Amino acid sequence: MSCELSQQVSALAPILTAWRRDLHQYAESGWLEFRTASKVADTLSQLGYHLQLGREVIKADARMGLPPEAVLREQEQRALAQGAVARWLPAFSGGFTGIVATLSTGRPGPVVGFRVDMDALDLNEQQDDQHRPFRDGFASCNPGMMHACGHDGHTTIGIGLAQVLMAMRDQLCGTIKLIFQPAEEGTRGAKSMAEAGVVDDVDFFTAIHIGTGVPAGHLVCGNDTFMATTKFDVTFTGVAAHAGGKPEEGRNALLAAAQAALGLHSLPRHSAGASRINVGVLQAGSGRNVVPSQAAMKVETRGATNAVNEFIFQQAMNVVAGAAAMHGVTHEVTLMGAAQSSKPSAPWVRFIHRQAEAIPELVQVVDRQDAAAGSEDATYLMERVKAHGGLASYMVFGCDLSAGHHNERFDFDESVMAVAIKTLATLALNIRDFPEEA
Ligand SMILES: O=C(O)C[C@H](NC(=O)Cc1c[nH]c2ccccc12)C(=O)O
Repeated sequence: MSCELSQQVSALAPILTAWRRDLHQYAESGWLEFRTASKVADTLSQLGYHLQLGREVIKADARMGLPPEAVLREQEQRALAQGAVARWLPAFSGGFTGIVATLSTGRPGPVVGFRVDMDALDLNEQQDDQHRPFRDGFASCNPGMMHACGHDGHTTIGIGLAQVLMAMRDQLCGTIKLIFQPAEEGTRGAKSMAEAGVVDDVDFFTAIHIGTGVPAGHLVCGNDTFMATTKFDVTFTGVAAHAGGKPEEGRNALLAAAQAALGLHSLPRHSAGASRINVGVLQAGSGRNVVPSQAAMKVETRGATNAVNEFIFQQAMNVVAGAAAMHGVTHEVTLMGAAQSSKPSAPWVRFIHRQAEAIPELVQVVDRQDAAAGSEDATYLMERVKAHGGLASYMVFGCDLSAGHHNERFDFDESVMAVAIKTLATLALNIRDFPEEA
């Protein structure tokens, strides 16, 4: 690894921490990353990147799980009050919080694309002195929104990478595309960016994640265990009635939802691979002595392959319809998110592996790991890149965590950000060496 790169990244370290903590403190959930995106755009524009924003990089009707209009408006106002850079907000208004920053070197060479995500989780952050972000004053100030999956780190890595690559642009060839994606949680955002065509010209693509149980100093070059997933909301609508006087006139939506929840969790599995189902939210009823006429559930299915997930999802639809029929209520299903399974491209994984071995902080580099994974909508971008003849991967940078992902005590060792920037910058700087001699 070049001495210059090492110096560039070392000089950045304190700035990375400050960036990450600022993003952590003002955590914003999917499609509401107004402050975050405005700050990213402002910084990358000042660095000299060509920016494509909002509707240019997000296909409106391919967005999934968009919050209601009123929430979008209110959260944009809150972002402004919390220091969003006003001049960039119009591009993001209405839930178009995506950015593609391009650096064209003017020299021939491939297009290399890196994707980071920017959204927080729907979770309240732990408020006690055992939790570093609280102790050090950078815990989320936004109720119900917390960076508990490290996307504040991912966004910071994207900004740091942008700085380093711009500083070393004389040594690059081809084109660099930095993709800042909204709404990864709930797998809602990537499809809209894929369908807007943002990776259609990308020859080499990788998305990244930190943590996920991978030990500090370890790198997984081609994570291949992502489960296909479908996220959906169900509403049941019955008839309210006097629970004592005329219960027979009621149609009980609460019982339909409860029946459905139990039925969903007892679905048969599939011999072709792992599957999952989770009813994460169930809300029903309005009062003690009223037959409940309304119920709502938030559900997800997952499968090791697209086919397994599709099987579980179809079974789930039967269960929901059956439960509604049992109680004489109507039901409605709304798709809220989806992701595919996707396999990384072997030659690109090999190249990443070889390049990563030159990074001194990486003590162990592996192509893949056998671990129960979650899901990732970066798989839409990976599949789109591959469909256009490019190569795609998904890298995981191990690091120490204070608690598991999606936990209210989640925090990570910030030194992983510099390691990730060095590794990704090395890929961009050395891409002219692809493919290597064996
Ligand atoms: O389905 C979602 O909402 C996305 C969310 N995604 C993640 O948490 C990312 C993730 C989970 N496990 C791994 C393992 C490696 C990389 C990334 C991940 C999940 O699985 O709940």
